[in-house]
Amino acid sequence: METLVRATALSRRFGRHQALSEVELTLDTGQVLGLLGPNGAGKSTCLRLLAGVLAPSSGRVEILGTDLARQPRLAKRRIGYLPERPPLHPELRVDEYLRFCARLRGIPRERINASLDAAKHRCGLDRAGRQLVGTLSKGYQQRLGIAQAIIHRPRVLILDEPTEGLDPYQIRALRALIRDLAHECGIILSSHILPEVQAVCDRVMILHQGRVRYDGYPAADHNPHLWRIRLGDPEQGERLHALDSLDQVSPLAEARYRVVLKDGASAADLARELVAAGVDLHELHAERSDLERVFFDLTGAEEST
Ligand SMILES: Nc1ncnc2c1ncn2[C@@H]1O[C@H](COP(=O)(O)OP(=O)(O)OP(=O)(O)O)[C@@H](O)[C@H]1O
Repeated sequence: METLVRATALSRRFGRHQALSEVELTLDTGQVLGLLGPNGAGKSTCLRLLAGVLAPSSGRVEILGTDLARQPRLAKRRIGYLPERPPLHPELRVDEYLRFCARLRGIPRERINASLDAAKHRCGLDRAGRQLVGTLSKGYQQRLGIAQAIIHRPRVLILDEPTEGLDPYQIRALRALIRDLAHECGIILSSHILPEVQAVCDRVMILHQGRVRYDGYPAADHNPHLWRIRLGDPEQGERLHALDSLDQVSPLAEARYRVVLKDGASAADLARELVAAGVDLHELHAERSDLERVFFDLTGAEEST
């Protein structure tokens, strides 16, 4: 696997405000990395540093081994960037706008038409070429923002809140596009919505107050043995200790228990045993992953248990 992006001790201050502190980050080929965090966490700042549109106060970024500060032109050729507010020109037609972007990117004149067609095709804009940018729906404007970011076929695609403001259908379409683009480039995207990054990313970093608080693989950190139970009657909690399917029982507040299944036991076995034991079961659900716990702790949305 090839390392596309490597950020080392990346920090940025604005005056006295430390927006980003000592961030370490790598992105490998085929990966979709999600930067997750509440408003003001430092996501956009981090993405701007990685895209080379903002200089770090300290630390460095390498794009396929090229130092972004020392050889910015070479490094930036490999990067496509969709900022939080895409620089679209409403008075231009889609083709005019993309042609303009292609020229800015230094694509040779004879390759511009082919680059335009390829980017439009990837983003489902084949038939939108003559439409005025200002008349596109928000979802199509976002597709156009991505089309301008991939027009020069970058190896690294950086997307700042790509699904922000879209309706659920547009979000679904954009997620499919992002997954599809991941066959060709590594992708880093930001979001402040947990299910969003869970749906589309295979690796997640949580930023909070400019620092990395979690860096992991959401699919891998879910422990299938860990379950959460809520009983109707707290007096019945003792009966849990006698169940064959359970290895450990940890009481939480308000008749809630965190339980660990024995190897080989399933949640269905546990449910059957609970019913057979005459327990008044109100809830049985998979325990949150580390990712979910860190996120809910940071955003204050975790239940009181
Ligand atoms: N150009 C700037 N000048 C001064 N402060 C800035 C500047 N850009 C960002 N900040 C501050 O740095 C911090 C991080 O901002 P950033 O935009 O990176 O957060 P974010 O996680 O992207 O938030 P959001 O989800 O709201 O976009 C915030 O406190 C913000 O006010």
